[in-house]
Amino acid sequence: MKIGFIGGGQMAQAMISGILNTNSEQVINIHGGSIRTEKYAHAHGLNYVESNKQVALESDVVILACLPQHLTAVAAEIKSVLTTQVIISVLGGVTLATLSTALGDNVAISRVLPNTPVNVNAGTIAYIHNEPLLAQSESANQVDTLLQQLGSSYLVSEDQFSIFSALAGSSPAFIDLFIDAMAQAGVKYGLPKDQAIAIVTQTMLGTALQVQASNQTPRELAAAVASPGGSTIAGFLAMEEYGLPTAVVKGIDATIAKDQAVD
Ligand SMILES: NC(=O)C1=CN([C@@H]2O[C@H](COP(=O)(O)OP(=O)(O)OC[C@H]3O[C@@H](n4cnc5c(N)ncnc54)[C@H](OP(=O)(O)O)[C@@H]3O)[C@@H](O)[C@H]2O)C=CC1
Ligand SMILES: O=C(O)[C@@H]1CCC=N1
Repeated sequence: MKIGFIGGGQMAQAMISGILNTNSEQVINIHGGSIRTEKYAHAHGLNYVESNKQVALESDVVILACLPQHLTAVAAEIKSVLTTQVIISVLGGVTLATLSTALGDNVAISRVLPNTPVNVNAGTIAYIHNEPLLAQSESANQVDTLLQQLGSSYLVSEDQFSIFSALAGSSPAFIDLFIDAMAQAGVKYGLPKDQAIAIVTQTMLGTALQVQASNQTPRELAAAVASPGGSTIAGFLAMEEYGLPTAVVKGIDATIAKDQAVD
């Protein structure tokens, strides 16, 4: 299967890492908006081609990884050469209906919302295929297999994409913010920053595995950490008093509102 990327930014690079981790021989065609993508392609042994149209012509699966505001221009470039190619769009907030209008009603399209951990094949990925893609079961299976290589994929109805995008697509940024804040506290009390980050990150991995393996809720697991009269409950209540849970929900509200304003 020949894979092409339109756009070579953060998400394209994360997906390309994940794809090459699985199959280092995979040929990847790519074009971008500027010299940046060309330099990235050459540095990583990708096949940089002269135009988005050329990506579409030379690929079986074309991954739209530019920004939503580039869709109209990119669609105008590639529409005339779309025949049997499958389009995977990772454009945040852009619906299948908008993609079909831009690219053609009969084009096979999968709307996908990955997150940056796809670069270590640990992504959390939403997807939904349009009718033309569902009608080609072999192509749909190829897309499913590609996504499974990149992490855990979930078939999600389009009305749930915004909440999925906030909880999985954007949340690596929020989780990084939390890791950094914890590590800053470590620095405040004398730890080197890299050591503090390593401690917090390992704890986060362990806690996530524990939540996955347990039939207790996160609240119940937290209660098990907070010994009566101990240090944890003091810190826990201070975090609640300073608004951590409310801040998180407000952050998700803002993320969803912005995503829903895209299309
Ligand atoms: N970052 C993330 O975690 C996630 C991103 N997404 C989606 O991925 C898409 C890309 O986001 P992200 O990678 O963060 O953004 P970036 O700004 O990092 O990447 C955007 C890319 O678009 C390219 N581009 C600009 N104009 C054109 C054009 N006319 N033709 C082809 N390529 C063009 C740019 O090329 P150049 O650099 O050469 O100028 C750049 O590589 C967005 O639609 C976003 O919603 C979805 C889920 C998560
Ligand atoms: O910030 C964005 O718009 C994209 C969508 C989800 C994550 N990044």
